[in-house]
Amino acid sequence: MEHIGLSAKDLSVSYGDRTAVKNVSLDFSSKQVTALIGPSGCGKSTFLRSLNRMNDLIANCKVTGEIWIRDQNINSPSTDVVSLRQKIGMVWQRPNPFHKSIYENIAFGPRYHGVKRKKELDEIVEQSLRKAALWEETKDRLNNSALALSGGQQQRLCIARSIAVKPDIILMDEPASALDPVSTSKIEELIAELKKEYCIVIVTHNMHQAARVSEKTAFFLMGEVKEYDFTHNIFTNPQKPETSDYITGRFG
Ligand SMILES: Nc1ncnc2c1ncn2[C@@H]1O[C@H](COP(=O)(O)OP(=O)(O)OP(=O)(O)O)[C@@H](O)[C@H]1O
Repeated sequence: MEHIGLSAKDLSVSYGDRTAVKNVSLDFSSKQVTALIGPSGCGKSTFLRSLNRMNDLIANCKVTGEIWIRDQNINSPSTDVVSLRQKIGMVWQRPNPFHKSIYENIAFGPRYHGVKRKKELDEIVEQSLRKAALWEETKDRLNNSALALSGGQQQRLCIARSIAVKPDIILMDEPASALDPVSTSKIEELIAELKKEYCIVIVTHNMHQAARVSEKTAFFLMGEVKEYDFTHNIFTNPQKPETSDYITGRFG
């Protein structure tokens, strides 16, 4: 049975008087990958950022509607956004490791959330790097700067960093678009592993990637969800002409 990890209901987002996302309702299942696709500027990233309240940081940005994780509407003003972002991690388009060692990049979050014992931190660092398929490449240089890693390794480090605080949901905004094909395929393999444990929502411009990594796909157009279905159906039997035009490359 599908278990819903995260649910958006009538979510709308505007920047000043300009609406970027209009009344979007989507359910995201646990242990599944959902891809958000659509042409540039259709609101995918804006929607994704709303899911862990990152739009709070943007002046003039107003979010209405509900976002449910279990029995909590995270869009309510009483939500503690720090613990929310522990539960809902974010991986950005460009890897953004802290200017610290590999070890400290991973230990930072758990330490912030109260883990003090060195042994426990060591375990979290190792487990997180293992889950992000980066342990073998880094175990002998944990104290080296994270900035000395390659772009692909840095992105896996950022994924390890989000895993370290034990999230339920991982949001990814074009996580492989700045990477070469080999690093991209490592990230895709990693996503396939991570979905066994987490609910993953990924924005991608790469239709092949959406088809490869996701179970469900939502097609966004001008701030609205035009179609949401199993990825296989979206790519082989889309119900809306706009979806068909987009996936066949007629626009976007
Ligand atoms: N910080 C911001 N301030 C004002 N307007 C914004 C901001 N971020 C996005 N927008 C506007 O909101 C609309 C949706 O942008 P968004 O980045 O969410 O789309 P997108 O589908 O993710 O695009 P892309 O695929 O190019 O990344 C666009 O018109 C964009 O110009």
